[in-house]
Amino acid sequence: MRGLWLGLDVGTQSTKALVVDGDARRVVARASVAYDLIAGLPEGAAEQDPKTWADAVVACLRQVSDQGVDLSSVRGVGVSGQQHGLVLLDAAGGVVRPAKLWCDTATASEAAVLSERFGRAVPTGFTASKILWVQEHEPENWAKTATVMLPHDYINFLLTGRRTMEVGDASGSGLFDPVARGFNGREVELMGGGVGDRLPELVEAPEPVGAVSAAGSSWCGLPAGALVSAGGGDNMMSAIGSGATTPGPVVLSLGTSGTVFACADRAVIDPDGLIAPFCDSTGRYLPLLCTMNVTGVTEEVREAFGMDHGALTERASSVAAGCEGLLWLPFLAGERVPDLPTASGTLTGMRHGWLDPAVLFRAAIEGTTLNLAWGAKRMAGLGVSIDAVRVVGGGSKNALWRQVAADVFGVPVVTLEEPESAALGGAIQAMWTEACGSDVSADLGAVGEGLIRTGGEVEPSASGVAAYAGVYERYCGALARVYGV
Ligand SMILES: Nc1ncnc2c1ncn2[C@@H]1O[C@H](COP(=O)(O)OP(=O)(O)O)[C@@H](O)[C@H]1O
Ligand SMILES: O=C(CO)[C@@H](O)[C@H](O)COP(=O)(O)O
Repeated sequence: MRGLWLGLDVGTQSTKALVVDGDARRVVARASVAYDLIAGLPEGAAEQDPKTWADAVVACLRQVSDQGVDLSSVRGVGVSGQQHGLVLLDAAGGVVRPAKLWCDTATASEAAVLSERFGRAVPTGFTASKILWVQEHEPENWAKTATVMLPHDYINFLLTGRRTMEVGDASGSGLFDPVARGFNGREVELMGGGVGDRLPELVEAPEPVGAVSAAGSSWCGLPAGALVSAGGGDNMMSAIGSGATTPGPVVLSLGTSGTVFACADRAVIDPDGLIAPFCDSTGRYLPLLCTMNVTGVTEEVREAFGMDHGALTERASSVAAGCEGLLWLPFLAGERVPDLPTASGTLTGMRHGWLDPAVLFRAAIEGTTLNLAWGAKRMAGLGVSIDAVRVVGGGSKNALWRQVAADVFGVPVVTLEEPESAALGGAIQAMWTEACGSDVSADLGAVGEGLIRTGGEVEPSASGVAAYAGVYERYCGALARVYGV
């Protein structure tokens, strides 16, 4: 496919950009800009100003331009974003208040109220609980709100001027019927407060959101008229960029959140709501497990001891599997799976000498991975079996973590040559959208051909699998003892 294609991924800790040359079928430039959550908020609240994301997008585009990319040659863009965040826009297109993020647990009681009202589990992270929170705590802000959006839809709005929600990301709103691929009218009505009037039009790839407007062009430097695809939540876009767009491959993402997901031909519904019944961003479905505590836990250790990943990992590699009994139940930010939104973490089995960075770093890697394995067992019970995983996200760059994952899950862990799978997914979705403009049956797999390549494979080791089988039993025991799970 001719020309340059841009993928953007607006994550929790950073925004990343990739530029793909469609003729040469390779990534020709990349950029990233890091940021934090707003500091000093009450316990459980997790917020960012959407302007932080918008500024990061502009800064990323400046970086790729400095690498020699002529932005005026970009033919299309696909945007990926952290899921569930509540972005409120007023009638003039201004942001009403900072976005409440996927990891905001200050809305746990609103989620419980909605679960009762809807007669089904509404997880704390999902957008609906944040809407109810604003209605109750900040009625003046709710009154100013004309449109409810999600993070990636907000970037699409800045690019095109259109207020939309893309189906895959909207399936994490908590107000969605995944089977019908539309908002759940009954639940929207039950929410009250005029939510239905504030939900924007749905779009579904390969339908594009539109084209970069004159205002969008002067905001970010992309050419007016460039195609803007529907985009999607970061996990949906990561599924595209890691080749999980037909049933089979399972992806493990080690980022701020930890996720395990796979493409499915039908909606997969967990009666307890622990495994999310998402739609993907290609017309299929994406059953997904999400835990809230992954690299935030390893980073806690790294920052406390002021060490870099390389040094910490080298030292942690010589600590025995299972940390000689030290177990970290890693719920520093509360947790979604298991359903413990207001929990805090627990270290058990502490001995003399173990306030050591290497032991704590390894315990953080093990605890976060064991918790993902706990959730993955539920997924298997719903029919999503795991024979191997493709690993992506920041933590996937860590060789020790990949081996621990292989041993805990007991399956091969496969890396991808391009670990920024969500940004790559954005560029591929944009190319596919363009291709579908002239041929509605254009094949997504063919569009991604040559761009999605697997790299190395880590096999589970017999000794590691045996060691972690015992550690997993202890983990489940501690979950039951400390948290009643
Ligand atoms: N080698 C490594 N070992 C462990 N963690 C790493 C390594 N490299 C990056 N990370 C962590 O990965 C995280 C970023 O992952 P990413 O998937 O980009 O997150 P998000 O999309 O949530 O912003 C950061 O916390 C970073 O410190
Ligand atoms: O809430 C979920 C999935 O349901 C998270 O996976 C968010 O989408 C945040 O992603 P990262 O910033 O960790 O990539």
